[in-house]
Amino acid sequence: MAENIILEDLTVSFGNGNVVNHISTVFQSGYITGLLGESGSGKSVLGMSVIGLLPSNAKQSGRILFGNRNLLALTQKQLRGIRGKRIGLIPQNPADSLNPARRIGPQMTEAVRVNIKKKKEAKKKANLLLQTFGFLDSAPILRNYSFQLSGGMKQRVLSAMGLACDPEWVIADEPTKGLDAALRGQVCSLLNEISRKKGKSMLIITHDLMLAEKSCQWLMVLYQGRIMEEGNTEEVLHHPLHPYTEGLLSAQPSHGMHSIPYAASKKGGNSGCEFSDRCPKASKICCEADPPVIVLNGHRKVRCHYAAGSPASE
Ligand SMILES: Nc1ncnc2c1ncn2[C@@H]1O[C@H](COP(=O)(O)OP(=O)(O)OP(=O)(O)O)[C@@H](O)[C@H]1O
Ligand code: NI
Repeated sequence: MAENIILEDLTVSFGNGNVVNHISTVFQSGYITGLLGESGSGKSVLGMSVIGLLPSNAKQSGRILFGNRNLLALTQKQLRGIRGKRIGLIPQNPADSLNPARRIGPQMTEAVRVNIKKKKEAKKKANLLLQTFGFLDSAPILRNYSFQLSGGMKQRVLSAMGLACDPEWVIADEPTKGLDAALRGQVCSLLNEISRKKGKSMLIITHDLMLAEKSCQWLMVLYQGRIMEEGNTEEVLHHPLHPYTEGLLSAQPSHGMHSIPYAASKKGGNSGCEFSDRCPKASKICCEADPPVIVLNGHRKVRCHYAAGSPASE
């Protein structure tokens, strides 16, 4: 049975300030969870932390539980037994993730052969995977170098590689970035199909609200390394409860692109809500006290003093 990924007080820093700041949450198996948030909010760092791919200067604390193991306590060797095999990655930069000096074929077969040793079978599997990702005739693709492929093709090749070992979990970092509308639609349907037909659990990191709406069942909204709000996709996108989520949604082209105001100065110290200096609703308490996580209807979580009406102390 697929297992949940549970974050307990996960914190990541590169020296100055936490880019993932004391996050505790659960990524539910069997579902597609979306991570939303502005650029720099910590989405990729969170995803790479789960798959054990942060650079060595990253300081991590807390726990990432997967089954009966804490991924943060594993050795690199133990992590290699999980990465790709149980948790696959569809990386953010297709251009940087393929070796430009090698043809696609051997790179693809290598990814598959981690699990399938026989060369002939591995080739068959590579072909099948590429077909799943829309390459009806995979032979010419396998002979190509990455520079001969368009951005969308590279993204699809990497998506196929991410699934090479049939992992039960897939982390996809901006899988639709840089794609035109038609390809974005295609990637969206593919991810849905993989999750539904193959029963895969996924974490999708994205700015693409169309992808979030069409693919994710659950959404988490990140701001400065904290989860400000989480809930069912429909609830979060159509009835946001955190002022930051409201700002993020109204900044979309379809909503007239009203930008969230930038703070004149960064909030100093550790007290108060991270968003208070940009929040149109902020009052004294927001600048002074860390907001509690308020749970609504038994499942929806919001980190805002005003999530359930007025704060207790007012
Ligand atoms: N290797 C690193 N060394 C130092 N700082 C880093 C490193 N990687 C990320 N950061 C910092 O961590 C913060 C979060 O970065 P992250 O890439 O997770 O953002 P993101 O939400 O994924 O943004 P985007 O939507 O642009 O991909 C940023 O301030 C970034 O500068
Ligand atoms: Ni990112």
